[in-house]
Amino acid sequence: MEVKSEASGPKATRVKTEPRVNSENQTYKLRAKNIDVFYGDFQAIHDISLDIIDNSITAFIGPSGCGKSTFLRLFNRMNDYIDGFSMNGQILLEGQDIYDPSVNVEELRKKIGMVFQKPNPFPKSIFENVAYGLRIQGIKDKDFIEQRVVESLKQATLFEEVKDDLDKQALALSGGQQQRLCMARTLAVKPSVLLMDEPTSALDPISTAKIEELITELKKKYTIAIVTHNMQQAGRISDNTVFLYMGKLVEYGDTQKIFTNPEKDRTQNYITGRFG
Ligand SMILES: Nc1ncnc2c1ncn2[C@@H]1O[C@H](COP(=O)(O)OP(=O)(O)OP(=O)(O)O)[C@@H](O)[C@H]1O
Repeated sequence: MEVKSEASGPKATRVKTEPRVNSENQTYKLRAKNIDVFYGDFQAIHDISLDIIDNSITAFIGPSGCGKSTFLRLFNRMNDYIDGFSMNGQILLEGQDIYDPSVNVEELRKKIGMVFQKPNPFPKSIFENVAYGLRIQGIKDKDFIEQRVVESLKQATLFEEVKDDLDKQALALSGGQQQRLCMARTLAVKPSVLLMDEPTSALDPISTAKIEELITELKKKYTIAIVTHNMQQAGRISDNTVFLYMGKLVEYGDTQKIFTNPEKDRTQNYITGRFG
């Protein structure tokens, strides 16, 4: 899969591709290289480089304001909408620079889906919420849409709960169900990366457990990056953890190692709750 240029056809330019395998023979899905982010004069991210491995869950942790959401939003160019945003460095998806001028941002966002902190279904039926992304792509085939809606609801482990109510208003669902609906809506356009910005912080413990189970299951097919304030959650579901502090990368590595034997005192102090 590749990020296509906005133009298609013989004249379309292709973004240069880099090798994607590291020294441990792991394939990385995303690479961030020497990233600085600014909001106006304020520098929110300082020279961060990191790789995200295919079919893994990477958790971003750190105190409020350390830059977790800013960093996550770089991966699907959501910061582009923010006044005063600028950046240095490169973000590569499958070896291709997603900030290259030839990249079609709409196409990119089909590949890199995002789920937000607060469930944000549209004021439409359950069915239409999941079908939305397909409809805006101009897909008209009813059978195809129906099949994709059912498949996505099943993947998001919501189908059994709503299968007799697909015409019901999505806003009538519980918060936890709405969040799984938002996941189904994201999955319906077949992304390969899922970004999640505190997806369970507005949910009760039972809904949280369901979403965590779902995220762990989705890892088989997707590469997942999740921002969380919940240390236990990061420990439970992630393979790798990124610890940020004041816009800088303090430590990045295997979650078990970060949580049991981190390299840096600052990481130790944070995960044991000595500051936050
Ligand atoms: N739109 C914006 N305009 C100006 N500054 C911003 C903007 N968004 C974030 N910032 C600043 O950038 C820094 C990083 O913010 P960011 O929201 O990425 O941190 P965070 O770690 O996700 O925080 P939280 O855990 O509280 O959500 C903060 O100092 C914040 O005030």
